[in-house]
Amino acid sequence: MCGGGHTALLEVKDLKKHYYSGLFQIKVNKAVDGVNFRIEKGKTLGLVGKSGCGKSTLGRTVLRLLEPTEGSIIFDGKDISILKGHSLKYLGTRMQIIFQNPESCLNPKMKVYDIIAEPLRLHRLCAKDKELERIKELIEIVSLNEELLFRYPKELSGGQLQRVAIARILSMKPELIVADEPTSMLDPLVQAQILSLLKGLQIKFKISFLFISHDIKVVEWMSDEIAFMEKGKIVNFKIVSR
Ligand SMILES: Nc1ncnc2c1ncn2[C@@H]1O[C@H](COP(=O)(O)OP(=O)(O)OP(=O)(O)O)[C@@H](O)[C@H]1O
Repeated sequence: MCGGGHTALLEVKDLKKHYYSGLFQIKVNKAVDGVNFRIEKGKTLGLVGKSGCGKSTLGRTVLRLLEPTEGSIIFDGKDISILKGHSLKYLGTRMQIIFQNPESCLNPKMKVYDIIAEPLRLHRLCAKDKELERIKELIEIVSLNEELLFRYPKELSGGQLQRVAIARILSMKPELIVADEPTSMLDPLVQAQILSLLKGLQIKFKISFLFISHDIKVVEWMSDEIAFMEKGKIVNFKIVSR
């Protein structure tokens, strides 16, 4: 996948994200320091490396949740590293992130129904009279019972919350998902169920993944190719054979 041939959905070239701190911002932490990779449509690139090597920073910079310091991010043939304002909002539906802790992105004051409906309303993705039908479809795709729609996040288990977070982002029909340690807070059985769900969704909707984890076994199971990261750089790539 990093070699070329097919057109990539995402191509990252010499990407850098440096954090500046201290008096006059002279201290620099080169969290991402010249990274190159590509991900084809419907494929998964796994990203592994020790804590603090820059995985999350890389994932967030690719999605433009963080401002890149240098380099380009080509998504579907377009350099998105320079986009601003409205164009970024549109991009926000095509690229999504799943976090380690779903609670951090689910509003505790909202019922599950509204959590999933919010992006539909915000981006006007569904007519009002079709909303209920679409939400029921989404909750079924993530294998949750419809009765959970009228509960609050605190009434759900960790695995159920992650499924709600997944249903919420699926409402936007993403083409690329950055999954940042999406199952590392879950017990092994639930972890396996969520990973299977993600794989199934990938096949069904041809979604590409940047799958971040410190757990090489999980990454091997999920990925077509693995990138090994150390101190802000990708030091090796490995194709996963099946
Ligand atoms: N908002 C920030 N401001 C300044 N420095 C940051 C910020 N976020 C991360 N860093 C630093 O950037 C480096 C990379 O951190 P990052 O969280 O990207 O690594 P990681 O590989 O995802 O680690 P983990 O597996 O523990 O999440 C670390 O030195 C970290 O302290």
